[in-house]
Order: sequence, then structure tokens, then C-alpha cells
Amino acid sequence: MAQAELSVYKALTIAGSDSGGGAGIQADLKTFQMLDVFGMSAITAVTAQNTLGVSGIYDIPVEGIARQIEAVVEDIGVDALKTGMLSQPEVIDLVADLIGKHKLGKLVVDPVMVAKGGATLLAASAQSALRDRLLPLAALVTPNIPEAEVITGMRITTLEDMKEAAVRIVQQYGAGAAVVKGGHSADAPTDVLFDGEQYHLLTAERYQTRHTHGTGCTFSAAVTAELAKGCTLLAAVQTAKRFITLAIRHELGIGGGHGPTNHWAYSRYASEDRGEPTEEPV
Ligand SMILES: Nc1ncnc2c1ncn2[C@@H]1O[C@H](COP(=O)(O)OP(=O)(O)O)[C@@H](O)[C@H]1O
Ligand SMILES: Cc1ncc(COP(=O)(O)O)c(N)n1
Repeated sequence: MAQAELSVYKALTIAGSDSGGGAGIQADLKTFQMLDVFGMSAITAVTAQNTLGVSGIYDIPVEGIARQIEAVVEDIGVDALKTGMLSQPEVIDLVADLIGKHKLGKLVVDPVMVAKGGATLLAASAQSALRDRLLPLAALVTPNIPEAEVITGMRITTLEDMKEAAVRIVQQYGAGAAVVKGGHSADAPTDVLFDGEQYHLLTAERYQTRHTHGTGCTFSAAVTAELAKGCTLLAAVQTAKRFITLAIRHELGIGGGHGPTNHWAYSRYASEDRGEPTEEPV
């Protein structure tokens, strides 16, 4: 009997490895898998890391990163991709060059700069390369508040500031869209999406937990997976918000410090109530 054709959607993450399994490549691949997308990786750096912090960072030679990306692109194909920890300016140049060379679309840039424990994951000298070379290629940029402050040079304390930063990242730096995430705000964890035309506020309850290691990686990986499947940007970001909210709500309680989120939660607790975002015209 002929088998029904199975669509296999493929997503690539270009990011750092987290030995502790909560952030970076490991969080991305778990998220891709949970969202029914075939995950592939190009590792930029290997970190020795657990819930207590980062104890070592070992950059992969640029040629090794190039080989990983080329190997995946030339044979398997990429429906959408994301970047996470890029570590050094030359890695950003390489990634931008290869995205141009292979005309890779649906790029989600998570501008990872500093780990929650304080370790530097992007050299300060690479911040301008990230802004100038990668943002113009991005379908979506997903900064947290401190990262949005570095990119825009603004101080961000209110929801209005978050909106202003998202608009600047699109209009001034050339990204297709930006979502400024509210995890670091003093209030509710509201994320502000500016899609080039409209704002969309993604709201959720704030959970009092120390287990938020890898939330940004997981969120951007979920957006990437949904884009790989052909979802609209807004639908992809909405799904990612539900995914991360459930992953934080159903914490695993692993490790003695900032533990990982629960990548199983979205499928295990899918029936739980889901808040819809509100839309506001510009
Ligand atoms: N305590 C929390 N409760 C609920 N959602 C949270 C919490 N902390 C972060 N989030 C959400 O997790 C996602 C990642 O947020 P954030 O912490 O800002 O990013 P990053 O991990 O890059 O620092 C966002 O959708 C944010 O709103
Ligand atoms: C390899 C790698 N990539 C990204 C993060 C950021 O995650 P977080 O901000 O939750 O520490 C990390 N800690 N490690």
C-alpha cells in the first residue's frame, strides 16, 4: 500500500552548545522536535555550563562553523533558521555571507549577548556587526530588554519604550520585524511585536520562578519552527509565546541554580487556557 506523503519541515539553528541542556543548541533542537520540525545545528561555541553558570567557553574555528552550515544547506535544505550565541565578530560576518550566498530566508535573530548568570556570550566588539550585518537580513529579531537597549542605545523602562525600540530595530536597522521581550521588566512579561505596520502585545502571567534558563532560546526556536512550517509571522510568535509560557509554568526543578524550562509542557498541557494577544494600530 502506498504511504501517504509526509511533509518534513526543516529548521537550522546556528548557536552555542549548552552542556546543561537548557539553552543554546540543546533548547533549540528540543523545541524544534516538540513542534514537529526536523532540527539541524551549526555549533559556534561549546560552553561548559549548568544551572549555576558558565565555567568555560570554547569557540569553534570559523572554518568549522562554515562547514557545518554548508553541509546542511547543500544537501538537506533549510525552511527557516535562527541564530543564537555567535560569540565573535568574524562569526557574524561568516553567517551573514552564507545567508546571502545561499539566499536563506526566514531568519530569526536572537541577539544573545549575556547569559542569565552574567557570562559574556557575544564579544562587545561584535555588537556593531550584529546590528549592521545581521539585522537587515532578519525576518524577526527577538531581543530581551537589555539587548534592545544595546542595539538601539535607548533606555527601556516602560511599555512605550519597548514599542519605540521595536520600531527603531525595524525602521532604523532594517529588520523585517522585532519582538522586544518583557521577561526582564518589573511588570507582567508582556512582549511587544512590531511587524513593520502594527504592534501586537503578547501577554502572560508572570510566574515567580528561578527556572528561566534558556527562555529566550526556546522562544526564538519556537518562532523558527512555526515559520519553517509556513505559518505567518504573527501566528508563529503567538505559538512561541504559548510554548514558552507553558514551559515556564510547568518548571522541571532541575539543578541548584537557574534551571531549564520544560520543553514537554506545550504538548502535555496543550489544553490549558491560552491568552490571545491584543492588536493595536500604529
Ligand atoms: N517569570 C516569567 N513568567 C512568565 N513568562 C516569562 C517569565 N520570564 C520570562 N518570560 C517570557 O519568556 C520569554 C523570554 O523572555 P526574556 O527573559 O525577556 O528573554 P531572555 O531569555 O532572552 O532574557 C518572553 O516571552 C518572556 O515574556
Ligand atoms: C549556549 C548558550 N546560548 C544562549 C544562552 C542564553 O540563555 P540564558 O539567557 O537563559 O542564560 C546561554 N546561557 N548559553
